[in-house]
Amino acid sequence: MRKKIVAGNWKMNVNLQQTQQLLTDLIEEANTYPSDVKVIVAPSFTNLQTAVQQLENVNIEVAAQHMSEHEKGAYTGEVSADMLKSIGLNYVILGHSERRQYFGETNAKLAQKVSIALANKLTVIFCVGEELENRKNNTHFDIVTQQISEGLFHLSPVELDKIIIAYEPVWAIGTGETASPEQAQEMHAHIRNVIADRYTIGVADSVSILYGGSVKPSNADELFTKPDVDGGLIGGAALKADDFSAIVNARSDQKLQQYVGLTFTVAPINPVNEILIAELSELGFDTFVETETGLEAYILEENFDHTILDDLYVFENPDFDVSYTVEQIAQVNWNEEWEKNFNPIKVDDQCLIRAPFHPAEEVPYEIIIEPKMSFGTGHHATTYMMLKHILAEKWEGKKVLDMGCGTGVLAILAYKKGAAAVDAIDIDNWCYVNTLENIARNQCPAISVKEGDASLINATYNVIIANINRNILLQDMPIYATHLAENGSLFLSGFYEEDLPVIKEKAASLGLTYQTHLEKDKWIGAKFTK
Ligand SMILES: O=C[C@H](O)COP(=O)(O)O
Repeated sequence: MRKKIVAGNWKMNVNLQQTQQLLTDLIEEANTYPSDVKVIVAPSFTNLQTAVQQLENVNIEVAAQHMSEHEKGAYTGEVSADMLKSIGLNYVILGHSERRQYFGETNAKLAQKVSIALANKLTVIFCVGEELENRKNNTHFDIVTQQISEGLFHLSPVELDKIIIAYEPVWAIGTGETASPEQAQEMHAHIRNVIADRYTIGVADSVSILYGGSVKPSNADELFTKPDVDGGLIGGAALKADDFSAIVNARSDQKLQQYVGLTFTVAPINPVNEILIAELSELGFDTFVETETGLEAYILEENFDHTILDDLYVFENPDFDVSYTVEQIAQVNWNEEWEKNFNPIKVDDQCLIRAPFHPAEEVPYEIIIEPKMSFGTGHHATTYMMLKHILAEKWEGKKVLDMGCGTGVLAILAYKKGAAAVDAIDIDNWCYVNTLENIARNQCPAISVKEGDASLINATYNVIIANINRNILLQDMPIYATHLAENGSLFLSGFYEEDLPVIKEKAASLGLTYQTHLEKDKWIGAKFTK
């Protein structure tokens, strides 16, 4: 998942006492760090455990500067991924140019290290970068392409999500000479294109790419405002707590997007709020906060124009009273916003959906998600009903499709209840990326995720779940019917009770038998069989 990251690589510069002092200085400043910036420091091997202990409960993570490509054995002087993990590390830097240059680390060896790191649940900061000679003879893009493809392209998209890339032009490391923001942006965009060609645009877009090479407080702002620069890997300036903290804080509020906020006053709240959320979601609004008088809804400024609201059903229905005001929103930290507004949800005392920062509870099925702006958290009636349907069914050995997967919670619950294999599809890139992240977080390796529409369906399923909306369901039900196995079940949601007859009629015309439905806040979750 793409994050803003500032990492300090202390290289072979500080002994134990200096490490402790530097950590003490950083801890003093850590409360000024923006909550949406991940901060990492990489001391030497001998000081890692001290750092882990000293930084317990501090918003700074610890990384190792390298590790062995071997699991274990007679490799005197080497340190394994398991050893790093065993002292509480979650990050390792691999492929730093100094390791490549002085210790013979090749792309092939690095590919092995990457796999072993990931197998041990270490997130990798993977360094790439060209030498001056390459830039002079214009082979810098080829060199970086080769480093990325040979070092990383054996990974699955989900595995790639655990990689942070650091672009460090060798000629800029420790030399005082920085790549210009334009040169950094150009290479970062190139790296994203290379990843998009091998995987998808969505995968490429979700990788954090850091710039390294003589970053200092005076140039960090400008470098970090470039759209494909997600932060920095800092060497020399990371050895001074003030400089490093200034670089971390240079990230603050840099790239938060400009939003327009609409405040709706509605009556009656129920069902207008639900209908409004569904209609606004289709128009591109991506964040909602329910209030006592109605709803606050947010949309990227570039997607907003007053006329998009003209045809909303909530304005046409004479039983509804809806008005709204519009305001430009100052830059907002959306991650903090959703964290404030996202509460855990429990379904039938069986399934708990919570964020990582909520306390755990003893329930048969616990799903941990970071929904950010994705639809399908369980708060909406349609997702809630689908969760209830899934809890009531037997899933052992079944092949399942979750169409319009949102955050991926339905796919994850089906998998946790014993489904043999689950495919999840969503047309929205944000949902696709968020589902990838959530399935990794919930350790559901047999779920595969694709970005696109129903035309991607090319297998036969015992169960198809589609929590979308009336029109898309009516359009795609023939495809679902074709790809549903005999005796298979189709669960549909995302439509109102008045739409149930037309959905039933369509299902009957496709040879599907209506079985039952749930109803919540005028929304329906229905089951059909073939
Ligand atoms: O790992 C960090 C880089 O090698 C950058 O080092 P530097 O900031 O001293 O140029």
